[in-house]
Amino acid sequence: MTDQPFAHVDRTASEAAVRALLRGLGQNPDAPELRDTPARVAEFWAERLAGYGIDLSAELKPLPGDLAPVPVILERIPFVSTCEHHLAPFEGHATIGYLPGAGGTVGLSKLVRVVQAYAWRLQVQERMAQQIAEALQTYLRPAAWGVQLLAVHTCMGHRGVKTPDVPVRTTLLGGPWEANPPVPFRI
Ligand SMILES: Nc1nc2c(ncn2[C@@H]2O[C@H](COP(=O)(O)OP(=O)(O)OP(=O)(O)O)[C@@H](O)[C@H]2O)c(=O)[nH]1
Ligand SMILES: [Zn+2]
Repeated sequence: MTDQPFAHVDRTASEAAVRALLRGLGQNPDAPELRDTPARVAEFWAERLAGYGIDLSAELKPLPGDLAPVPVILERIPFVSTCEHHLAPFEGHATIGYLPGAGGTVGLSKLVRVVQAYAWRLQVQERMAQQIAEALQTYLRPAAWGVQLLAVHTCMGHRGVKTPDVPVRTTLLGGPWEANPPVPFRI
């Protein structure tokens, strides 16, 4: 991660906006129980959008040594993200993997960081999957790759159609895995 993952965030402006929102909702932001809320909410959003500050080029360096090009698949990495339409959470699991190619093999934790770099932004599920797939292709230059997100969107459960717990699956595959996906990517 970069030293300053929240460098893009203006805390003062965020806190002022939360105060204004509370007022707009008929609340008194100066009431004792709400006095610290704008700062807490600003902190929450800075964490929630920390992905904009993650530099994947620094993370996705190949491991040294002579590793055989064995397929690597991480199954069901938990993630939380934020729907850009309603600022509502969507959360679920990402299964991502690759068959090492020109970019070699990276550490397992780096694949989790790829998921976090795009989950911790304002998103739609399809774009998040696409961005993870592009990062795998750019940095790993793999012989084959796969990304599958399975998530539940609170903007569908808590408002609007009020239909909770609908899993949404997004699958992107490349190289020989497109025609013949490994088991974790099969529906
Ligand atoms: N494809 C896609 N749609 C999403 C995602 N997250 C939220 N949406 C949808 O984006 C749409 C936004 O639709 P709008 O009509 O602009 O907003 P809305 O009036 O609040 O829509 P309703 O949710 O139907 O009340 C909704 O249908 C959401 O369910 C996502 O990750 N991918
Ligand atoms: Zn939404």
